[in-house]
Amino acid sequence: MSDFTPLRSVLYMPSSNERALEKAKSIACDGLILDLEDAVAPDAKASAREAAAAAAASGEYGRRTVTIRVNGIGTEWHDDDIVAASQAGPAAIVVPKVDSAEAVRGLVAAMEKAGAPDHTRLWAMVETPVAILDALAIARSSERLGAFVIGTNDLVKELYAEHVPGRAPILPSLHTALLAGRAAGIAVIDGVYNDVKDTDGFLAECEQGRQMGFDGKTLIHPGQVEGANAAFAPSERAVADAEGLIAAFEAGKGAGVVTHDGKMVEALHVESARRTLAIHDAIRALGTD
Ligand SMILES: CC(C)(COP(=O)(O)OP(=O)(O)OC[C@H]1O[C@@H](n2cnc3c(N)ncnc32)[C@H](O)[C@@H]1OP(=O)(O)O)[C@@H](O)C(=O)NCCC(=O)NCCSC(=O)C[C@H](O)C(=O)O
Ligand SMILES: [Mg+2]
Repeated sequence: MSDFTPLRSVLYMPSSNERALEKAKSIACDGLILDLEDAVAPDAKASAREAAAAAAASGEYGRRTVTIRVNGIGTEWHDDDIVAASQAGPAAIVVPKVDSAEAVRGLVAAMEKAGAPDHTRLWAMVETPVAILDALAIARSSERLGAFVIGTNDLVKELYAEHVPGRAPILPSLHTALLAGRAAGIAVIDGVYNDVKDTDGFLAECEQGRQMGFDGKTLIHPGQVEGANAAFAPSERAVADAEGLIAAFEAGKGAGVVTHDGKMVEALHVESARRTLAIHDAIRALGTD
């Protein structure tokens, strides 16, 4: 777990918004998605592309994982976006509406042709019914694929579903994407919460996302960062429990099973506890810039 990169809070921002790009340098999010797609109007696409590439190449975002979301495959902006983003060398290029393993391989080839450095990963947005149904093949399609990013707005739209508290209409899709991502060993980042003023609803959705197993949540407003950072970090209690559990197992001196706090502990629980501590250490190492 030593190379674990926290992705608790991944903030979208329109790359056409200079003020937001500047402000992001001091927002305590783990990651940024400099958006060229939905949040940018057609007549601002070219200037937003330049601004995103300059921001990603600037090195001014400190420890934050900086990514660029390009316009979708087949749009008039996509090819130029891929070239500019590849040359800027962000941590990842986020591609919306990726629907197949073949699409991933085509994207990776285009990134490499444009000179993307090795550290630039591809993050595939999973936000259509066909992507959910093909999630495992997509997740396993390339070594360059670093994450699934769930697009819950597009998913709800495509399913003719509704946004409701608890997200029952899209839970099967979320679980399928998580299963595929975990099977392939990539990160899986939850979708956005649209109502920036509804703190209780947002925190409930963060809690649900963490319980389901997501690495973190995509966000649309700086006011959502603190809640996501807290929700996707191991709590003090979880850290103490993990330490106690490991100590109890080690005190068992080779017994396959012991108890801690009245609960059964086996080697697999120790593995989970070690993961919790590694995440905790990685978050602590970030500092608070
Ligand atoms: C949602 C917003 C349009 C709200 O904007 P606004 O009313 O301006 O918010 P505030 O006045 O509260 O802003 C306060 C200050 O914070 C800055 N700000 C706001 N949002 C961001 C941001 N995302 N990143 C950085 N900084 C931000 C404002 O500039 C204010 O700063 P200051 O003036 O100095 O005080 C707006 O938040 C917004 O545009 N959010 C991002 C929208 C976006 O990127 N949407 C696309 C991604 S979501 C999506 O498509 C997911 C997926 O594809 C799916 O299908 O689900
Ligand atoms: Mg979308």
